[in-house]
Amino acid sequence: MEDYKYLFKVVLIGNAGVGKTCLVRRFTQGLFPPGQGATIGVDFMIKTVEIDGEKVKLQIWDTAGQERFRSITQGYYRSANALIVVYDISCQPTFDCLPQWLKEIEHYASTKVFSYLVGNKSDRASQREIPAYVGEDFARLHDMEFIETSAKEADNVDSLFYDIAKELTRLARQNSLRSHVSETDLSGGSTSISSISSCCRFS
Ligand SMILES: Nc1nc2c(ncn2[C@@H]2O[C@H](COP(=O)(O)OP(=O)(O)OP(=O)(O)O)[C@@H](O)[C@H]2O)c(=O)[nH]1
Repeated sequence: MEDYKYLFKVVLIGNAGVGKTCLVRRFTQGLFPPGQGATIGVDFMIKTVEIDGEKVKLQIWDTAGQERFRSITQGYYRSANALIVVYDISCQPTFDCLPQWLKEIEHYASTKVFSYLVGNKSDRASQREIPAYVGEDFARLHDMEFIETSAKEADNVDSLFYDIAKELTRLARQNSLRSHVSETDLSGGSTSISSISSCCRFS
């Protein structure tokens, strides 16, 4: 059995093509995959990080952005400890859809989920359509953390996931979080996930 103190479930959502899979692959494998195809349903990867000398295991769920998979992906929100809502800073429609994603969260996720708004593809500076302050204001208005990333250039990707691991660990230590650590059977066995009892909520 792998030795770790906490296990947290992190779920990425957002429009198709914003770079969710690339963010996960960059963080877990340190690469920017060429010719990445669209995600079918959901996929997950694991990465263990160290927070203040303690091992924290992140189970990162990458959901398909395409509408036709929505009924499958919605089922994964409920047990998420953290949700990462991704848009593409060079594609206005992906930002305009954020209110719809928040409605999804309100409807399907725990009200106490820790949530992060991520403007990805920050390397595409010349094609930028959403200024950083617009993303930041939106996040503030909705009690979300905010960061801009580039999966391509590996910019802020580690910071994003480490920040989430740190915050969830902090909450767990404060006993705001009931943490049930169990071995995860990647071959399809059951997984026990921590749950947050107090944190951000959507307005
Ligand atoms: N320039 C740039 N391109 C990126 C970045 N991240 C992803 N891409 C590109 O954006 C496209 C979509 O990336 P994906 O990671 O598959 O997007 P996704 O959000 O997982 O898409 P779905 O699986 O359909 O929901 C690919 O062509 C990537 O190469 C980035 O940080 N910068």
